[in-house]
Amino acid sequence: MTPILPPFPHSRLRRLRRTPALRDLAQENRLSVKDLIWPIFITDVAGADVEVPSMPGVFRHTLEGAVRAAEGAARLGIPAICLFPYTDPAVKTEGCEEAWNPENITNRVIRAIKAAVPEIAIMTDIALDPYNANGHDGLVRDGEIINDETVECLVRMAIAQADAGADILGPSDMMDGRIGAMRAALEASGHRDVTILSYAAKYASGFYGPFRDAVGASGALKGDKKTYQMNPANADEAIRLVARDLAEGADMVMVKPGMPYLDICRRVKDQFGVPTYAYQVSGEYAMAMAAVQNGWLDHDQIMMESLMSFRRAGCDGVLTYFAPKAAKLLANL
Ligand SMILES: NCc1[nH]cc(CCC(=O)O)c1CC(=O)O
Repeated sequence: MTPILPPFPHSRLRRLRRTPALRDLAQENRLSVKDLIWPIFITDVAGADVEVPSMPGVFRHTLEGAVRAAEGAARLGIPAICLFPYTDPAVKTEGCEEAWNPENITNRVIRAIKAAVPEIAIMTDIALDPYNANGHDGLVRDGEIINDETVECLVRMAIAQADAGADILGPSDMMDGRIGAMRAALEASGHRDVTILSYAAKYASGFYGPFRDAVGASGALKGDKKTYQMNPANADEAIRLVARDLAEGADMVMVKPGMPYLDICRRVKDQFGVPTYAYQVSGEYAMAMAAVQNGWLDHDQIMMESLMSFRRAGCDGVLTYFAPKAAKLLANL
C-alpha cells in the first residue's frame, strides 16, 4: 500500500483525530467481547476458590466455582472458556496416567459446564505437565523428553476430553506429530467436529512463571523446556510450525506468549489467513497488574490497549486473564 499524501497543509493528519466521532469513523481495528477466550484454573484440592498470589484477581476454581465462572462468562457474552487444572501432587506420576482419567478434574468440569452452560465453548489444555511428577509437558526418560510415546499419551488425553464434551482441544505441549495423531484418533472415534487450536508457535518463555505456580508445576519442574518449546530468537521456524500443524489438521493456530511476539502474529496471519490467536500469558498479566498495584499504570487503559494490539497484529482473538474485566468494560457495565 502506497499512501497518497499531499504536502502540508493540504494534508493535515490531525483532522481525523479532532473529535471522538471522527476518531471512531477512522478507527481501523475493533475489539469485541467475541474475540476473547478466558483461561481459568480449576482444582479439586482446596475447598474454596483461592486467588493465585502472583495473579491478582485470578482464582483457582472448584468444580462449582468453575460452573459459576462459566455462567458469568456466558452472561458477559464471552464465547469460550479454557480450562487449566491444578492437580494434587499425590496424583502426579512419571507416567502421567491421571491426564486421561475420564474422572479427572478437567473432564468432570467439562461435563458440569456443558450441563449448566451449553452455549459456551469449552477449550482444554493438552500437555502432561499438570499430571507429571517432574513438571514437564512430556514423558521423561534418562533426562530426555521423549516425543513419540508422549504423543500416544496426548492422544489418550484428547479423546478423554472429547468424550467429556470439549469443543476446542488446545495442544500446548510442542511435541512433533501430535496434531496429526490427534486428528486421526478423533476421526476414528467419531469426534469429527471437535476442533483443534494448536499452540503452534509456543516459545520457551520466562513469562509463564505465574501460570506454573497456578497449576502447581513450578515446584516439580526440573530443568527447562527448551528442547521442545521454541527459541525466542526465531521467527521463520514459527512459520514452519504453523504450516506443519495446519497440514496435520489444526483448525486454528496460536502464538504464545502474546505481546513480545506480535511480529509472529502478523506474519502468521499474513502468510496463512487462518483463524489466528495469541495467548496473553500469565507473566504478561502479572506484569501489568504489578504496575497497576503500584499506581504506575492505569488498569483499564493498558488492558484495552494491550488487547487491541493483538487485533492490530492480525489476531482473530486472544486468550486473556483480563477477559471478564475487558468484557464488562466493552459492555459499559
Ligand atoms: N502446557 C503448559 C502450559 N500451558 C499454558 C502455559 C502458560 C500459560 C500462561 O503462562 O498463562 C503453559 C506453561 C508452560 O509451557 O510451561
